[in-house]
Amino acid sequence: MWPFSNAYPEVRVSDIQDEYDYIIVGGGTAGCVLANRLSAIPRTTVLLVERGPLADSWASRVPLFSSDFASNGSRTQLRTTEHQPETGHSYELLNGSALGGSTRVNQMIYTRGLKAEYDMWKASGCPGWGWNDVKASFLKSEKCLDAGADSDVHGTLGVCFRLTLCCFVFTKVLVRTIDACEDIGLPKVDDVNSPTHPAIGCGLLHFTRDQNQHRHSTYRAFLPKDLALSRRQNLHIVTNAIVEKVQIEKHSDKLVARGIDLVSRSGKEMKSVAARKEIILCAGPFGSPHILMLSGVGPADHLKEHGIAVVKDLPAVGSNLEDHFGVSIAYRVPMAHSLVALEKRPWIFFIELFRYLFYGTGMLLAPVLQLAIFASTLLLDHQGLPQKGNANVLPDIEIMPMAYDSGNSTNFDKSTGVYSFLNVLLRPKSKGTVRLSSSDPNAALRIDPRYLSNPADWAPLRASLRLTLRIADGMRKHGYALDNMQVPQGEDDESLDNFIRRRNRTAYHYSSTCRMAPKEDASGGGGVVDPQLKVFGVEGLRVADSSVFTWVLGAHLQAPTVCVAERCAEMVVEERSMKE
Ligand SMILES: Cc1cc2nc3c(=O)[nH]c(=O)nc-3n(C[C@H](O)[C@H](O)[C@H](O)COP(=O)(O)OP(=O)(O)OC[C@H]3O[C@@H](n4cnc5c(N)ncnc54)[C@H](O)[C@@H]3O)c2cc1C
Repeated sequence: MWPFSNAYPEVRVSDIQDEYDYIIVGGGTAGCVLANRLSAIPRTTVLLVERGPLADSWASRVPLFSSDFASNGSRTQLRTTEHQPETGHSYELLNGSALGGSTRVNQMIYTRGLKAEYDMWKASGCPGWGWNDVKASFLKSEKCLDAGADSDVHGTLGVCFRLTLCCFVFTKVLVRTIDACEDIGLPKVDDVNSPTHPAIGCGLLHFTRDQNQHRHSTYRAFLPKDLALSRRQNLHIVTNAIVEKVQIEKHSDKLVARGIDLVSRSGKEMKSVAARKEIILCAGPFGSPHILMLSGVGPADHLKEHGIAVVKDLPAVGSNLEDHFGVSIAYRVPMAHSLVALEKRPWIFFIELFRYLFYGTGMLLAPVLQLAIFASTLLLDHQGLPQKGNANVLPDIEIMPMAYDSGNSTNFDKSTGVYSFLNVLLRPKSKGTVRLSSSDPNAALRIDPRYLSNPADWAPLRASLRLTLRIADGMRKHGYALDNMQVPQGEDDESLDNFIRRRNRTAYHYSSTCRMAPKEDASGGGGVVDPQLKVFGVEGLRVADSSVFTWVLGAHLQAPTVCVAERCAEMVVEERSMKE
């Protein structure tokens, strides 16, 4: 007990050893999982390097305080893209920069994606990534806290990721939303994570919160203090240190990743560290391609433009950036039905603080999004109403009803409560790029998502907006008063397109910048990693994070990212046992 308890065992740059078996770059969502799994291998040393701090305060565990829009920015990094031609403005792309990465600031929603989506990855040339291959990896890391959870669907014994179904906050408006969905043929689904659930419908979401209703980031789940202390001899965790490049050596006709160069965030300490076995990049969808390019692995012309010696020409590094793009329709609702109340009525904040502290309920659980509506726009008529059709068709939109304005600004009129529907494109055809602006590792990246650049992305968004308007009609029919706040002027294509250009944002689901695909895959200029997550042409180097998704899944990405890390750990262990 304080003051006698041990602090979290962080290692300073000056104390890093010269050599480890495995070096994990980026202690984010995936990095924490891998550090846990690899350091469990007997007689194995692991170095985990994270750019951000530990930052483990009480507030960082309270779901609402730590969520993106309420965080003070110390744990998140803002990145502004170039102006997007289709919308005329730039975007702030947030991500977490602390041990646990984006799971320290995200909305904690846990969705795995559909069985069919993994089977499609596999069919595209990625053996080992079909649903039957990945299912066990999902279950392994889950400990579902819900009473009576189906153990065939959810892991209930896993020691790591705590999972719980949301408990309703703002009940009235959510129940009316579900009623309206059911009326028009979007059934309520009991568990959107069950592989047998209908792909189309609406359902409550699971969240990664622990039994104390604290945010359960991958840092808390996979590298809690007790575990980090018990493995301090063989697992060295370094925070506030930036990996600048991977040293890759040429041996006759082979390229081999030998080690990394890192520098402390203060810039005062530098270190080169060697890897006896492997280096695994887990620096996320921006960090991993950044490090590869600085190391001479990437599109040759682009590297030469910045004076970087080309070690391996891999055009797909930093290409194929995909993201879930969203358009928000907003309504005015009573103040008590919205999170706006916390900002405008200070006494409500204190009541909610009390509820959270003593009962573990209420608005501090961050009930921004509790319900998801999945639909296929192929099955919507011209008014946006669902029609009966092929039951196997996959949803291409997710409508996210939120107790806040999900538009592109926090600076909206807060004189009443706000309830909005973020219409998110789950299978975007537009692809962007992550490129260097300079060979200086500290220089900002040029991130260009090219939102809506593919004309095929407009029709599903228009259909989704029409569906949202029908859901709102239905809620009114059920007696729930929704006053228009930000709605399209009309339902013709032109009015909807104007609205799409004006009220849009990212859903923060960036992926595929180091995609796993066959090397010569025609679409997207080939892959960066093979199905074993190994970088093509460079031995001893893997990437395991959300950047390797073959394409962005129609899901929230933290659970699939944890699954990628679990699979990577399994592959490393398996390969090692074959060699020994
Ligand atoms: C605001 C927000 C809300 C979200 N909400 C949800 C949600 O509710 N549910 C959901 O499923 N998904 C959500 N997501 C998406 C999801 O959290 C991410 O897709 C996922 O966590 C990404 O994991 P990752 O391991 O790829 O990257 P990250 O978790 O971002 O980890 C990358 C880590 O690498 C570190 N790093 C980068 N470069 C370097 C370097 N050079 N040297 C050392 N370290 C480095 C970073 O600091 C970071 O900690 C959200 C994302 C955001 C940003």
